[in-house]
Parts: sequence; C-alpha cells; structure tokens
Amino acid sequence: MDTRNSSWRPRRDQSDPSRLVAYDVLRAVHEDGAYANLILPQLLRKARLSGRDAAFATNLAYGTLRLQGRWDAIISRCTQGRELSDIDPELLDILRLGAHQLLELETPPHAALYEMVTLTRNELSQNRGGFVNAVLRRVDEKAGQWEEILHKSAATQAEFLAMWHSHPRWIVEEFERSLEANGRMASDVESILAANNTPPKVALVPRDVTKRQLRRALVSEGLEYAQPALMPNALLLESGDPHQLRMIQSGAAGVQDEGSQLIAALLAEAPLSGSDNLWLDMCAGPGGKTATLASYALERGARIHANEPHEHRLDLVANAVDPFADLVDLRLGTGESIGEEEPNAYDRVLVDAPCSGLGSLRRRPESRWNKHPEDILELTRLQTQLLTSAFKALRPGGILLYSTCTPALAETRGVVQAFLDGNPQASLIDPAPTVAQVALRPVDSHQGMMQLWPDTEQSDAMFIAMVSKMAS
Ligand SMILES: C[S@@+](CC[C@H](N)C(=O)[O-])C[C@H]1O[C@@H](n2cnc3c(N)ncnc32)[C@H](O)[C@@H]1O
Repeated sequence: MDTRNSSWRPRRDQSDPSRLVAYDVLRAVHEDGAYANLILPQLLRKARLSGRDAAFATNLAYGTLRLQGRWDAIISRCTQGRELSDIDPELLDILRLGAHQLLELETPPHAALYEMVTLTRNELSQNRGGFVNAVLRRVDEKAGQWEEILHKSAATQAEFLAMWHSHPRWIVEEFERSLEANGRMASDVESILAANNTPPKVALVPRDVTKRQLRRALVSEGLEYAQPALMPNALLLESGDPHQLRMIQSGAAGVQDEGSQLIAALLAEAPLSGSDNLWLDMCAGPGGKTATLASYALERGARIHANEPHEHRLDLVANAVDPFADLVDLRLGTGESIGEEEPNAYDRVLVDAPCSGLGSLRRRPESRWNKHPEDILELTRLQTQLLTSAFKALRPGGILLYSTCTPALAETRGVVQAFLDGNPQASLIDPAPTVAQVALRPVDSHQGMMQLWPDTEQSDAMFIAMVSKMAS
C-alpha cells in the first residue's frame, strides 16, 4: 500500500535519501511481508546509493528491524498514554527509525529529529511532524536511562530481556529451556540474545578448490578475511560481496555458516565399517550441505542422492553441486517415502530437517517477528516422519545425522528421544569425538547430542544428533 499523500508536495527540505531508503525497507517488510535482505539492494539501486550512504541506509534499516522490540517498548513510554496499536504503522516506523538513530547510532539529536520530522512531512503529512518531534524528544531526554527504566518496569527477567534484546518473549523462553536441557545455564540466554543482534561475518567454504586458492582469490579482489572460529578450512569475510568472486559463482567455493560446514564434515568423517559408497541427503534444498558433502564424497569415491520436494529448490541444489554433478543424483520427492522405497540402501544419511529456524535469527533482521510458537508442533510431526523414513533407508551399521537450525527442544531432543524410544535398532552416537577431530576446537555434547550456539561457537544455533543402525 502506498501511504504517501499524492496531492501534497514538499515545499521545504528534501528527505535524506539514505533515511528514505531505510524507511521504505521497513514499510515493505511490515506492509508487504518483504524480506529486508532482498528488498534493500533493489531500493539502494533505485536510489543510486553506494559507499557510505548505502552503508548508513543498511545499518539503519537492519538495525531498526533487529531492535524493533526495544524501540517499541521505549516509544510506548513516550506517547503519553497512546497505545502503539493506535499509532499508524507508517508513523510508528518513522518513530522506530528515530529511536534507533538517537539511542543506537548516536546521531546528534538535532539531526535525528530534523531528519525524521522532514521525512514525516514529505512522506506522510505536514501536521504529523509535531507528533514525531514530541515523541522523539521524550525518547532522547532519557537516553542512557532506558535500560534501567525497562528493567524496573518488567515483572520478570525474561520480560526485561525480551524487551531490551528485542525478541518475542516465547522465543526467549524456548532458548532458556533449551540451554538448560543442553547443560548450560538459563541465564546464558542474555549472551545468545545479544549474539542474535550482532550480524555474523560471512563464512566461506572451499569445495572444489583449496583454502589457499580461495585466500588468493580474496586477496586479488581486495576482499579482507579473518580466520575461522570452528572449521579449519573456512574463511570469514570481513566485508564486501562474496558473489563477485568467480569461485563462488561457479560453486568451487560457497557461502556457508561454519555450523553447517561442521555438519557436512561430521557426517562424512564419522567412523563407519563396511561399505561407504552411497549417501543420502534427504532434505537437500538449496544444496549448501549437499555441495560440501560432495567435496568429501569426491575424495571417498561415494555417490550422493540429493532429495528435495520443491522443484525450484531442487534447481538450486543442481546449481550448488554443479562442480560435482557427476557424483550427485537429484531426486524430486518427499522424504517420507524414501524409507519404504529404498530400505537399508544408504551408508550415510543426512536429515537436515525443515524447522522453525530459531537458530538463525541473527541472519535475517526481521525474521524473529514472523515466527509463531504454534508452527513448532506441526514441524515436529514432519521431522519425526522424516527421521523414521531416513532410518529405514539406512543400512545396518550405517550412520544417520539429524540436524536442525533451531534449538527448540520439541524439534531437537524431543524428536530424537521419541524416535530412539520407539526404535530399539537405533543407537545414539556421541558426535563430540568426531567434532574434536574435524573442528578447530572441541564442542561439548550433552547426553549424546550436541547444540551449537552463536555466542560460544559463533555459528547458527544448529542441533546435531547421530544415530547408527544395529543389525536386526
Ligand atoms: C533446512 S532446509 C535444508 C537446507 C539444506 N540442507 C542446505 O544445507 O542447503 C530443509 C529442506 O527440506 C525441504 N523439505 C520440506 N518438506 C520436505 C519433505 N517432506 N521431505 C524432504 N524435504 C522436505 C525444504 O523444502 C527445505 O529445502
């Protein structure tokens, strides 16, 4: 919906182009359900912004979306009793942008207020500038005190953390439960929430090239890199667009979180006796793990069957595994039927199950606001069916790895424990010894399963359980 008043033309100052782009991103996300990371580059191009202006627009848009919960808690205390739900959504977005500049980017107050009032007058209407000015003045008056104010006003620590670190309350509680069940303290949740508010560095993985070749390509493009936290072959990009590298375009190297790199390495390197020539990737789209697995399969002389039910995602898998096309067979279909169709067929099986994605909130600034607790129950049904089918497809003595990009207990330990209870042929294999061999440092498992976290492993919060099949 275009909320601009078409009959009105600004008689005074122009809106700052970077702030206008950030505003348009927020509007597209909130009004049309757009993904910020897809819409932002289009809007930057349209506004012909680059360099520092583009960086400012990006920071402002992503940062405001990430900290939206904090800004809403603060703004609601500055509206003199007016509920946020009674404020027009486009006006609320301008207030959020203003709060982010005042309290996070440390923009001088006169500049932040002037720019937001100008934006309001130009994009909405002349007379709403006064409201924006009054609310943002009150926000600024208590700059430096808001953390304490919110802390005092919250009934529980979880309520405060949800506001201050800007997460839906139910997600904070999911993380707390998961931390405890994984042998950590519930109070560690604060560092997880803070990590979710810190954009991760882009991790690269060499697949059909060596790490040295990848490093040279980065240097020759003038891209700076840092050393990895978890996987010895990874490189972390400090800044810049990795897709400008020919190696990335061709699939010889890829963009992949270190946790995902670890999962592929774990499945490929877990000790196995007997045959080792046929691997299954049951939920392959868009193909990141398939491609990294393929680099191991190439050394081992193994083939991979990559399954995906959605055609457009299977196309992405085809693209991702292009350098390994000779050893990857693509299969369009649901995972639930593979166990019946191909019992005892595979030496190694990966079930990287569809999940709520609560483990990768740091990647997409708006995603935490679009998740719903009721989705989890439905997902656990599918996850259980996929794990059961995958286990049928595994040969006796083979190894299955079940992973999710969420720490939610129902989708992780809950699914795996219920499966183990109902399948006496399945035995849990602790991933920790193999992780100690393939990763740069050991990662603790708890009761035979492993949960990665963004604060300790600097990876997405991926869950890993490995199961082997005993001969019946
Ligand atoms: C978490 S993603 C997998 C990510 C992928 N392994 C990677 O690293 O790029 C889960 C995938 O499972 C697929 N999926 C959804 N329902 C499925 C089903 N019934 N059987 C198999 N895969 C399914 C989704 O389309 C999605 O591509």
